[in-house]
Amino acid sequence: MATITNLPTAEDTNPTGDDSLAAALEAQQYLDARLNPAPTSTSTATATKPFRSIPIIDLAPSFSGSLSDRQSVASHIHEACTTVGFFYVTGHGIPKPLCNATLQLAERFFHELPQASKDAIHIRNSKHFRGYEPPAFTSVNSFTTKETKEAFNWGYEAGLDPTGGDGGYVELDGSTDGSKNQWPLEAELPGFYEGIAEYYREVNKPPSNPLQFLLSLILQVLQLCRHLCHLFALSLSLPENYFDPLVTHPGGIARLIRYPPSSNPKPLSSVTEDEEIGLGAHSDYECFTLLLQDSNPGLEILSSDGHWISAEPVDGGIVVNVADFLMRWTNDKYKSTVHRVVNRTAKERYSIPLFFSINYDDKVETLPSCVSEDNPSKYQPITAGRYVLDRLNLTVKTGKY
Ligand SMILES: O=C(O)CCC(=O)C(=O)O
Ligand SMILES: [Fe+2]
Repeated sequence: MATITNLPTAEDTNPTGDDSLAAALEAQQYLDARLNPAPTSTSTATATKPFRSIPIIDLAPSFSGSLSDRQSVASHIHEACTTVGFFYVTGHGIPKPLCNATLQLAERFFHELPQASKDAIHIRNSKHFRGYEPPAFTSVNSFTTKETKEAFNWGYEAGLDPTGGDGGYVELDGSTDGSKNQWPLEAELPGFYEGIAEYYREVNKPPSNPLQFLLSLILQVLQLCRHLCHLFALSLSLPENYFDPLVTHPGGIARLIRYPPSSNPKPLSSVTEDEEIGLGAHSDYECFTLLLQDSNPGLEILSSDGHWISAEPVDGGIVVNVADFLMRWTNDKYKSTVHRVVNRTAKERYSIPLFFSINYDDKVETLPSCVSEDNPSKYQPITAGRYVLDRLNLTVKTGKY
């Protein structure tokens, strides 16, 4: 049972006027319905065809000047989002050595930074869930299980955005005085911040091999997210630039996560529920998530017939999953699929999700093309940041900071 006390009320915390807290609680109900489907239920939560594998989509043709090439990739995305809600992308333009170097930063953060320095940047110092969170401090599933993961979280910074942003960044709670990340001290973890920055924006380094530089497409993570927004728009038969005005100072929390080795390694099939859960079952909150994972499996996604499917690491692949905003925009056509992490191996596991949101001050409202007289909108409009904050508040025992 939930042990959350002191839940925020809409009046005391929400200046946006919409009922994002009700929407956040609705998401908890969606999760419960997915985890405990009624035997005769015909709701959209259970009506999808079961799946056993996760599609791999090569993004390379989506960088073509030809609209039909881009549309062809978008149609694969449409198929994946209406069936599984997860896919891997290859040919995405982020160089593999950069992905590996970013994953190594996660290992460095957890191994090299002294505990006292981690505690100095504890997320309890932050109103926006930025900084270090120790194991079992948060729970995505109402503290029904103790989560073994530990994490370091940060949010959007204009300085990390290759476009520089539009100067209008608005925080989760609507405040406009800048993003308040808590970074480790440079002296204690030299090169850490610059390493993260490389994942976000090009660094003025001469390419080691100029010919290769000219021949290959090189993207960083935020540019890839904006590119995916074009493809999601095309996949929904919207103008390609439909989401552009909504991602000029986008919300985007990213985190380094460490899952400790299992004390009793065993395969997926023989493990009972809620044993050594790294990260409890949940859906993600924003538009979509991009996930780097190391070579250790652990991510599991829930098929509509109750089977957990392992999202095994794919060489050079980045996991993409639909999150709640896309489900709300599309009136449930795209699935915000429930997933969890269980490290069933004797090795540590590291992952780096980036939860890509639209500008936190913009609203998510069901797309007109996804409603009809027979299929009215299931969702009220919500302000992006407020919804994410309300969902985050539900992950701490106090209900809020
Ligand atoms: O660590 C992973 O593989 C997934 C993490 C995740 O689902 C999340 O942080 O929301
Ligand atoms: Fe997730």
